[in-house]
Amino acid sequence: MTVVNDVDGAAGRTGGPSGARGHAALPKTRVLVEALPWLARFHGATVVIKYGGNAMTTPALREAFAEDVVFLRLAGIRVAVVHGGGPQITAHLNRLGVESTFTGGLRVTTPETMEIVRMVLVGQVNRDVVGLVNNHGPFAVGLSGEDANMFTARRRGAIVDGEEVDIGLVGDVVEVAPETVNALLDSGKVPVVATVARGEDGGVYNVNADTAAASLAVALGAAKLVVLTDVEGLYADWPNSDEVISELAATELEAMMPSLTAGMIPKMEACLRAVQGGVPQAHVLDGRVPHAVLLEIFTDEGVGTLITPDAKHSDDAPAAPAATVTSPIGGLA
Ligand SMILES: Nc1ncnc2c1ncn2[C@@H]1O[C@H](COP(=O)(O)OP(=O)(O)O)[C@@H](O)[C@H]1O
Ligand SMILES: CC(=O)N[C@@H](CCC(=O)OP(=O)(O)O)C(=O)O
Repeated sequence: MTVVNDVDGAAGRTGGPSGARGHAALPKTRVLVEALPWLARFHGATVVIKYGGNAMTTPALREAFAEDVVFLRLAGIRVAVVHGGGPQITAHLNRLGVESTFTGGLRVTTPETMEIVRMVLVGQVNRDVVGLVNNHGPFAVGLSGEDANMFTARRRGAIVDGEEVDIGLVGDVVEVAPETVNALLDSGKVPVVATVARGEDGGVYNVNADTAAASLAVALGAAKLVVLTDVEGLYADWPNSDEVISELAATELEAMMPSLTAGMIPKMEACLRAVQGGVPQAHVLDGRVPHAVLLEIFTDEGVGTLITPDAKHSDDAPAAPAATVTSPIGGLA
């Protein structure tokens, strides 16, 4: 026999048994009902999540991320994860006494560094993310951009003061073969991708994970690119103010690009590439907030920074929205 807890005690006795028990669960039903339009919108759609190394810091955050991924998958979303691992690579290089620097947000990659990047991203971080997701069932399959030539890279430099500077074995994605990822998605799996790529010249290249995630999102025709990082979103005047830009269109972002620094350069380049390549939304979220992905996809909360393509200037399309700035607590400034 199953006994239902009489959570409302006396209220239940005085007000009748059914009414009091139902009230206790009401807030939960509101959350579920709020998710309904979002479930309808994204069911069957492809979402690419970029999981940044800075968003993997605590076990609780990693566990919440895995729960979000599995929730999306079970809600009928085709979800592919592209992970970073910058801090993990740096920690390993430090342990080995190998110095490492960043130029324009990209790691200067010598052949020795490249070996360690490949080892950490493919052999360590990729395995960790796959394991986290698979605590919930046989969903995740780990891949590197080298597998079945998923990503083909071309050596690229970094732009410093308008000049291109050589940074070694760093690649930009020039071609994506999405068939393997698509086959996994078709069979209900969650592809988890490390961003090492084969070069056009047959070499091995270090590809920034934001760049790779955007290229994959375009090739898959994704409905959304979600980028998890270690800040609330794109700050309007970083590091002087903590005002987050809640939404901006591609051309507005293009105009901001020369003023960006550090890891935001490849991240915003990637968001731009995604929306200009046909992905309707690229969303930068705070990966330090547990369940940031669920919050963004299934609730009406506007969090982080949303990048959208420029609106078409026709009679039936609205004009491109002006950049909107929110205060850290989310109210419109
Ligand atoms: N305008 C800006 N808004 C937010 N963060 C910025 C901005 N400009 C530079 N940054 C820096 O970019 C960092 C995010 O990039 P990165 O460290 O590469 O993250 P991830 O590991 O998630 O890819 C932030 O922690 C911040 O230090
Ligand atoms: C060229 C380049 O910078 N590659 C990155 C690849 C990992 C990455 O992008 O990790 P996050 O997303 O955690 O920053 C690196 O070597 O750190």
